[in-house]
Amino acid sequence: MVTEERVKELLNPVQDPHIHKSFEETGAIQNISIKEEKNHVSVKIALANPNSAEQMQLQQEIVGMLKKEGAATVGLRFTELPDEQRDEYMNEANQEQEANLIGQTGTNFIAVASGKGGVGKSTVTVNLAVALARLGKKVGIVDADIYGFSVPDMMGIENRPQVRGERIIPVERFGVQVISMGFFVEDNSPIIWRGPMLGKMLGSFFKEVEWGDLDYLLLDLPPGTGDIALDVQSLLPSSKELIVTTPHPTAAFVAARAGQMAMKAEHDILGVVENMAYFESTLTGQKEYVFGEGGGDKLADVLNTDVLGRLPLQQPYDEVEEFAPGVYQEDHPTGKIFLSIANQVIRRCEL
Ligand SMILES: Nc1ncnc2c1ncn2[C@@H]1O[C@H](COP(=O)(O)OP(=O)(O)OP(=O)(O)O)[C@@H](O)[C@H]1O
Repeated sequence: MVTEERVKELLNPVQDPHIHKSFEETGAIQNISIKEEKNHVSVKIALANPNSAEQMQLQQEIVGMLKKEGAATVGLRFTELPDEQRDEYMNEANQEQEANLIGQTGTNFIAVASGKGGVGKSTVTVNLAVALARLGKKVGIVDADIYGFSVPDMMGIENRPQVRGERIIPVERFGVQVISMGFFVEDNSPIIWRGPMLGKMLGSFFKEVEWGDLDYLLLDLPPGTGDIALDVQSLLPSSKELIVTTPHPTAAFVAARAGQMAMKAEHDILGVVENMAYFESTLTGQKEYVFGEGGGDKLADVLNTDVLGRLPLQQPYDEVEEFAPGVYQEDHPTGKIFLSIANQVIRRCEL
């Protein structure tokens, strides 16, 4: 006959699957009752997330354990840990997971997202990273936009990362450490990516890349709100997000979905960047709103955040010898806008 003591002894070391703490630590076992005549054991257990696939698996494991100890039947009832306790554990677990990802704590993860492709997400990622580095921050980029790895080209990177033992050394350019999936794809050949595959690849980027100490790690996300973007977002639970849009209302509407998805993943929204906001005539200095107006403001409203910067539509950058195809020099008007965006990002991250 299994005793209450024995049930406790068996269940105390079991881990809550969402917060990686033992039942003993969380006080998960709330009630044990044993009906001797029927040899029936019932246990009430509090979990961080009781309605999950993990809970089903745990249930089977616990029933198995108790039956092995001699219980004829087992009844389990799951309930939720008190909100405060759960939030505290979840926070700790998130920080641990992220620290494990790149082997350190204190790095701000910033995902750069957009609703549609081609709105300038990679341009913003690259130039924001360079601007943060110009402001003295230690910065890395993960180019995870599997529909087109444009970061290496934009930054004028031609070499490939070195591999030292089991560690990958990122390529440094403009003071930014860069890893792109494109580095590992032959001849830019297309790959059919599926969510779990990308998640795994990204996971190994975080674990196997020698990032050193980073203040900021920027992720160029795949555009859109599909499974893949979702998978990447859930990989970095406390990542913050910057949403890029053009001023066209339709683009802003699609971008709002990306923003809302980020909010669902409980990511803080740092702000909105409106790209291709206007065209400034070099002859008259007059601004023309070629792609409409108001998309950035509308998006910021919906997401309850601010527009951190508006970038002009750029003519080919040929007044000076090309710096890198997509990186603005520090004293270029657009380079200055990126410095201002970077300053706001720093302020918002270091609040
Ligand atoms: N403000 C701008 N003025 C002119 N051209 C721009 C501007 N911003 C971006 N572009 C150009 O538009 C194209 C798409 O930009 P970018 O790759 O940054 O967008 P994206 O949103 O990352 O696209 P994708 O998701 O398809 O990778 C690039 O050729 C880029 O040089």
